[in-house]
Parts: sequence; structure tokens; C-alpha cells
Amino acid sequence: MTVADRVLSRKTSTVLAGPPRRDRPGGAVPWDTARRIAAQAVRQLPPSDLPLEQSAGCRLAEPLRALVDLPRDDVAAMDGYAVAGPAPWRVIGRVLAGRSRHEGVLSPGTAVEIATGAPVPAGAESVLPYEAARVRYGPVVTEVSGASPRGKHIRRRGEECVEGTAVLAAGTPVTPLVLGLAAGLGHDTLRVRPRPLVSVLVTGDEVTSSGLPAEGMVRDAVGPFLPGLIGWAGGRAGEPLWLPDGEAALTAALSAHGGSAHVTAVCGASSKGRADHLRPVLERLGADVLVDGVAVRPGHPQLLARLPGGGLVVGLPGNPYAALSAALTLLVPAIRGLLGLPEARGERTALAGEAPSHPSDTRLVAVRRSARGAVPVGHDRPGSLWGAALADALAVVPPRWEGGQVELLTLPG
Ligand SMILES: Nc1nc2c(c(=O)[nH]1)N[C@H]1C(S)=C(S)[C@@H](COP(=O)(O)OP(=O)(O)OC[C@H]3O[C@@H](n4cnc5c(N)ncnc54)[C@H](O)[C@@H]3O)O[C@H]1N2
Ligand code: MOO
Repeated sequence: MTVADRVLSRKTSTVLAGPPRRDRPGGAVPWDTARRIAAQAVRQLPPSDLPLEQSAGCRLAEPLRALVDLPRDDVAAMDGYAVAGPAPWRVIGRVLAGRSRHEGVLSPGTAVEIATGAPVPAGAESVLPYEAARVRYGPVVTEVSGASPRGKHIRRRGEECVEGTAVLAAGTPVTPLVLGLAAGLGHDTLRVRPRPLVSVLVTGDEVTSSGLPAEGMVRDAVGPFLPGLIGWAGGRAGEPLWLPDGEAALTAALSAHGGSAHVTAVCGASSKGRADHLRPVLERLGADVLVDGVAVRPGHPQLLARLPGGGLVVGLPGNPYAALSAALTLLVPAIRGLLGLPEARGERTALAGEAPSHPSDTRLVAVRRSARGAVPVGHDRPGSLWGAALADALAVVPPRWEGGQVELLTLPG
């Protein structure tokens, strides 16, 4: 049994087998195995019917169909006169947009003034735009004439699409324009693959969420980037919640959020210090630990577990660049799995610059793409997001790498 098989087989069990892995040397799994475990730890969420405004950013679970003919009626394509028979035409009425319509059949030699989009009366053969009309105002009768070829400037019912037409395929992302199209086709709700809900818990007595950090404090750099990264991956982030160190607060928050969210991301408390409570709390909650440490730099203390209720927990190390590394390794693949999307494999490219490899761990190196290949941007120490903010991707440098192409993990733009 390979390491991957052994770890993957654990996810079928709801009982934590054996002592927690922090006590076992070498519990860290290879980086690529970790992201595969995360992707396979979840199943695609079932479709749900959401109001239009809530379905933005989701993917269609079924083809988008027209619920009505489009246009719904034979309508004028220009402001002017709907005319019947040969010119000249006696103007006998007016039809503006909305529910007003000319009752009865327009007889040859007559016209009604009409607004763009208004239904043309039965018997109308074309619409003569104002600009092309010669108008003669008499004391009683107004008469118009002009060249108006048969069928001109009338949009026929269903000429765009008829009721039932599939206009977009299942899987299409619901962009703002898809929302507009869907509304135009008569939809109030859409059947979509819902975006997985990710709760964000930021732990640490030393972490402050605004202003200048006082002595001994550090400004939270993870709460501000995680929701955007989660949204970019296709998930929906809850408001970040800041927790003090201590088992009680973490236990309470994990019990509450772990029950309602598909995934709970916990930043900090992932290591082995006295204030690092994540593993003991998970053990007490009866969680099944699927990944306990990953052979990656930075970010090796990261963790993936399943709570007894089924929700996943991703443990992100407190160092912000290590948290980013873990989010890309475990959180993004889990979100994609919940969306039913295949694992994202980045393009492979040459590394144009210095990138020392590690003897046993994968390194994630901040790079920018260029014509020469991926150029390391530097400044990518575990505690700093400087390099990540300069970069457009992270290069995956395997253990003992000696050159050759590397995979690029795209960063949110
Ligand atoms: N004895 C060991 N100590 C440590 C190990 C280890 O294997 N054995 N691993 C180190 C590595 S690698 C990392 S990464 C960190 C992970 O630590 P935790 O996840 O337990 O997080 P903390 O200890 O709370 O914080 C670490 C570091 O990051 C700062 N921090 C925490 N949260 C935030 C935040 N939201 N925004 C910005 N900075 C944050 C915190 O102040 C610390 O400086 O453990 C090492 N130690
Ligand atoms: O995960 Mo830590 O150093 O690798 O920041």
C-alpha cells in the first residue's frame, strides 16, 4: 500500500484510527498526494434552485432554456408607423410600449403610430420609421407616406429563439450577462451547482484585525486575502471570525461552523506549540484526520480533517505565505471537488532564475510568467506575502529538482 492509498483509505472511516499523526515522524504526505486527497475527500454538491441574484458566480446545473418565445410578440423594431397595404396610409391610432395594443386588423391604407418594442397590429406589413415618413397633417386626418418594403422593421415572434430552446449549456458560469439573459428568457430562479460555503476562522491572541500592531502583536494578513481566494476558486466565504488562543473558543467555533459550512478554514494553531490547539481539538471532536502535514515549503504543518458531521477542516499555518501555500494545496482542490470540477493542473514551463530545491519537500516559489519562462520574484519567506503579491503564479519545484520544466499554480489576479 502506498502512502497515498493508506491516506485515501482513511477517509472512508468515520473513526480516527490510532494516535494523532503529530506524534509520528514522517507523517507528512508528498505535496501532490495532499492535493489529490483534498480533491477526492469530497463529492460534488447536488444542484439547487437559487434566485437569480444568489446564483451569480455559480455554474448552471442544466441547460438554460427559453421559457417564452423571444420576442414574445411580433414587435416594431423602430419608432414610426406600422402600415398595411400600399402608401399613403391614414393614421388611425397609436400603440406605445407596454400592454397597449391596437385591437382588430389593420386594413390596407391605414397605419398606427408605434413605439419600438410595441406589438404590431394584425395586418401590419412593415414599420415605416419616423425619419423615412412624409407626414401630412389634415384638419381631421393625418396621412403618412414613404417607402416601406414588406416585412421591414418588424421583429417576428420567436425569431430570436422559441420557447424551450437551450441557449446555454450546463456547466456555464453564471456571469452578470448570463443573469441578464436568464431574466430576459423569463427565469426568476436558476438550477445551479451551489458555491461551497467556506467558514474562515483566524486564531491567535497576537493577531489584530485593524490598525498598527502594538508590541508583540501582528496584523492579520490572512483574513483579508482568504475570502477573495475562496471566491476566485468558486466558493463562498463567510465573514472571517477572529478567535483567541485556547481550546474552548476553537472547539465552540468548529462545532458551530463545522456543522453549517462545507469547509472550515482555520488559520494558525496548526503547529506544535503550547497555543497550537487545532489537532487536540479535532481529536476531541472525533474528526478523521486525512492529511497531517505536507512535505511542502512553506506550509508543512497544514492539515485536512473531516468532522463527524461531514464538514471538512483545512488547517492553514499562521505564517501568511504558508497559509497561501496550504490554501492552494488543500482548500482550492476541495472547493473544486465540491463543484464537480476536475483537479486544476497548471501549465508546465521552464524556470528562468535561481530556485533552490529542498532535499525532501516540494517548494512553492513565487514567480512571474515571462517569454523566458517563470521568473522568481523573491520576497517569498513564510511570514511575508510580498513575493506572492508581486507574482502571478507559484512554481512547484519538486524535491531534489535539478532543472527542467515545473508546474505553475496560477494566483488570483
Ligand atoms: N516546534 C515547531 N515549531 C514550529 C514548527 C514546527 O514544525 N515545529 N513549524 C513552523 C512553521 S513551518 C510554521 S508555518 C508555524 C505554523 O504555526 P501555527 O499555524 O501554529 O501559527 P502560529 O504559531 O499562531 O503563528 C505562526 C506565525 O504566524 C503569525 N501569524 C499567525 N496568524 C497570522 C495572521 N492571521 N496573519 C499574519 N500573521 C499571522 C504569528 O504571529 C507567528 O509569527 O509554526 C512554526 N513553528
Ligand atoms: O509553513 Mo512554515 O515555515 O513552512 O511557514
